[in-house]
Formats: sequence, C-alpha cells, structure tokens
Amino acid sequence: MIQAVGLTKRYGEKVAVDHADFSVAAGTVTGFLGPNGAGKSTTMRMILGLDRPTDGTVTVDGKPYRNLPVPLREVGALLDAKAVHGGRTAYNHLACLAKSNGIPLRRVDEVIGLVGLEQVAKKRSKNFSLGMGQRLGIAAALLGDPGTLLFDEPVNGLDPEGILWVRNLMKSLAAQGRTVFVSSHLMSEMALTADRVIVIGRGQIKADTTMREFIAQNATTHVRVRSPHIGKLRQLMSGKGWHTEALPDDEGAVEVFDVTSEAVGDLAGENGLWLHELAVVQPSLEEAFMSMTADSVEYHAGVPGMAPGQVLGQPGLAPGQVEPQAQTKPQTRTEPQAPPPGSGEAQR
Ligand SMILES: Nc1ncnc2c1ncn2[C@@H]1O[C@H](COP(=O)(O)OP(=O)(O)OP(=O)(O)O)[C@@H](O)[C@H]1O
Repeated sequence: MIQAVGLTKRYGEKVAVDHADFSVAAGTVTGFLGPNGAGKSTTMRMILGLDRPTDGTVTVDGKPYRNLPVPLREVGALLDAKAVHGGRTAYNHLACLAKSNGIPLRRVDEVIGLVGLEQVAKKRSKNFSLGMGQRLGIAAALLGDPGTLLFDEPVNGLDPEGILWVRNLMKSLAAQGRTVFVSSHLMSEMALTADRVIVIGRGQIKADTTMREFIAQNATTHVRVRSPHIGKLRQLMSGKGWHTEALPDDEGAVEVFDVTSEAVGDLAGENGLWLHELAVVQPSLEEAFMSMTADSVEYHAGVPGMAPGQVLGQPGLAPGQVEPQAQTKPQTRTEPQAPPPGSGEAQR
C-alpha cells in the first residue's frame, strides 16, 4: 500500500505537488491521471525517494522508500524507459540490477521471458525501439518480484498487441495481491485497466475513487435518437424543454440530455413518429477527466480553423471544457511477442 499524507513539493515558487493525501491499495490497479504538468511524475519520484518532499510524507507498506532494506524487492518502477546504459545489453542491464540487489541471476532470464525480449537479450539497448525499451523497463520493475509497482506511461510506444499485453500484465499483478500504480494519458486504455483512479490537477488531488464512480460523477449519460422525422421530433422535444444537440456528421440523429430513453421513445410513439435508433450513450473516462480537469490544464494548444477543444468531426466543447490531450501514436512495427502475464512470474 502507498500512503501519502500532506505530500508537498515546491520548486522555488512553483508548487508541483500541493498537500496531497491519497492511498493506493494492494490488489488493485490504480490509475494516476492528470493533465501535463499536474504533478504525476513528481509524486512518483517522491514515492521512490528520488525527490525529497518539501512537506508531508509518503510511505510504501508503512515505510519511506529510503528505509526499505532492499528496495527493488519491495518496489518496482518504470519511470523513464530511456534511463538505461545504452551500451549494455538488455541482459547485462538487468544482471547489474539483480547483482546489486541480491537477486539471483535466474530471475533475469525469467523476466526477459516474461516481457518477450529473449531474441534481443544480448543486444545493446541503445538500438532498441521505444516499445522494446518499455519492455526492458517493465522487466527491471518486475526483477525483484516486488509487492508494489509504479509505472509512468507504460504503454508509451507499444503497438496494439503490446498495449493489450501491458493491460493484462497490470491486471494479473493486481490479482496477485500487488499494489499497482500507473499513470497514463491514454484514457481509453486506463478505463480498461484501472479499478480506481486518483486525479491530480495543478498539484492538488481532485479525485480518489473507483473508475465507475469517477465517470458517473463527472460526465452525463445522454440519449441518441435517430429518426426519419428528426426535425419534427426535435421540435416536440424542444417544446418539452429538453436540451438537444445536432450531430455534425449525421443529419438524421440528435443527442438529448437529461431525459431517459423511455421518455424519448414514448414521445415519438405518442406522435406516430418512427425511430431508427434509440440508444443510451454512456460517458467515457475521457469526458469525465476533461470535465473535472478543465480548470487545471496549464498548456493549451489550438488547431487552425477549429474552436479550442473542438475535435475533428465533433462539435466544439462547452465553455470551460478543454481540448483532449495528445495521445501516444502506436508504433506500426511489431514488437517481440510476450507470453501471457504470470507465466514466468512467481505467484504470491
Ligand atoms: N526539477 C524541477 N524544477 C522545476 N520545476 C519542476 C521540476 N520538476 C517538475 N517541475 C514542475 O512541476 C510541475 C509538475 O511536473 P510533473 O513533471 O510532475 O508533471 P506531470 O503531471 O508528470 O506532467 P506530464 O504529464 O507532462 O509528464 C510542472 O509545472 C513542472 O514544470
């Protein structure tokens, strides 16, 4: 378990992390979300003893990282996949880590197999692709078979197969009773991976809850209705005071807010109007995240000819909403295949 109490980090005038209180429970994957510059990496660095808190504390299983006798056996982390000695082979990089932490060398072979790097284990890591580097970083994090794992953007540079592999790995590590704390900007991926979310904005913890509750509390469900009589139906809905929005690429459908699908269906039926589609649209983690962090975004970008926050093919966002974050472009090259998670991993 990771526990932060009043955790604060200042760099001069800049407050990177501001009295953060949160806990990350064992047996779950907890997503750590926040806009660029929100304080995620700084928080992770303080958990790992790489940055000293200006104020407050953070502990792993009740101890500050610095007090852990053999840290790699208790906490594994992937912060920066490029932070390896490029002149060393993947095997030697892991072997050095293993030796300096009293970990048997057979574990090096195990984790190399687990992340699917057998074919390149004797190659220098400076020639590795981003995805291969991520796999090497994950291997290093797993080396000590630790009970707590921290991953900063672990799917960065991975192809779809690699992303799926990481998702299953995280879930299986949590199912084994480990604490898994993972930051990512890929909202769709986090929605599939994490059970809980901690959201940080401008250094402050904005939410610490389950994924389901976070989405339910920060985004609204709405109804999409398609009809050959959409103009007439829209008039009737507006007459009832319901808020409707046209879909820019679909003249035959509208979205209706704050009403049930039953109410829309009944209204159409009572007026003899055919429906071709009536669907409840569940909000996404991305919508919930952008709604919650709208006022916490430090770096805004624009696209010529588009309103701030507008997505191609979609209407502009409401005032106060922000543009989606840039998403990591998956690689087109195929990374080495990894076996299913847990196959080489000691079960706890
Ligand atoms: N060594 C440093 N010196 C000064 N300011 C820093 C330092 N490290 C981080 N910061 C500032 O602290 C804030 C938080 O940075 P941090 O890297 O933790 O954010 P982040 O949420 O990880 O962002 P990103 O998603 O872009 O990686 C930012 O405004 C950043 O500029």
